[in-house]
Amino acid sequence: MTPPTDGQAADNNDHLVRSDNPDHPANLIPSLCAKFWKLGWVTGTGGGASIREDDLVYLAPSGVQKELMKPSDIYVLSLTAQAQSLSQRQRVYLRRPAAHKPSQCTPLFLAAFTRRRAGCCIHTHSHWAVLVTLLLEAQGPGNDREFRINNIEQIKGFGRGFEKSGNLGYHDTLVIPVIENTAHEEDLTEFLEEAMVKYPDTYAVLVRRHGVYVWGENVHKAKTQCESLDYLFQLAVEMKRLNLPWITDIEPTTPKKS
Ligand SMILES: CSC[C@@H](O)[C@@H](O)C(=O)COP(=O)(O)O
Ligand SMILES: [Zn+2]
Repeated sequence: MTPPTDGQAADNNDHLVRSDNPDHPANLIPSLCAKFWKLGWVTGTGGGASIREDDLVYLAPSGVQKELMKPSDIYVLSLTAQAQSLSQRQRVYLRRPAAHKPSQCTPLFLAAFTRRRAGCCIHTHSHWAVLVTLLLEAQGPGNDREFRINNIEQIKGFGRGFEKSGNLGYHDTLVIPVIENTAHEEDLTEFLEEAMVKYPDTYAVLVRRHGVYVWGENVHKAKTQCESLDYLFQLAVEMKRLNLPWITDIEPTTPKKS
């Protein structure tokens, strides 16, 4: 075992990842990633998920088979300790597993937790997400920065936005910003944060030729929004193949009074 560094207890705070509760974040991250692997979201070590419970953030290691992770592989970070740290680039972990590095997605997950008070953030390399960014790219500069779709029932699976109650309606337009990929994952952070400022109500950001980051106020919302989005991305790819538009002009119908 590696010797403890600053902020770590001598026992590496192993109690933070030991629980019989399947909903404990240290159990949930591995079980969610095993499910996501079956959907093709986190294959070949790409993608992942992170959970925040109050001040504590639970993170996966980097470069591991995400579907085979164990609770003992999980990192734990305190947001307060991180905020108080003199160096924002250096992470202060309460627990770090031996023989691993933390996920390269860590600063992006932290952006969702600190800027949107998210409780969970999921990163997928879904083919459908990547294909949507390629279809947008093919539309040329100026038309490639947003994915927009309306008049599809599954849009109702999304919250209205940050600190807003209720979900989008059938006739609302779902807008997901697209940022360009970078050679190093951490360099995506400033572009993801920029997108959060420009689109304050978004729960997701597409990364061109890479995948998507999706968050929610809790695990349930992050997971169902990620599922709804993947459904819509797949539908959009098939619609494009059939030459069907993503945006349509359908007037809301009012039920007839008897
Ligand atoms: C297949 S490598 C993918 C990584 O570069 C990154 O994009 C990713 O999604 C996972 O990074 P990781 O550090 O393994 O959690
Ligand atoms: Zn990735």
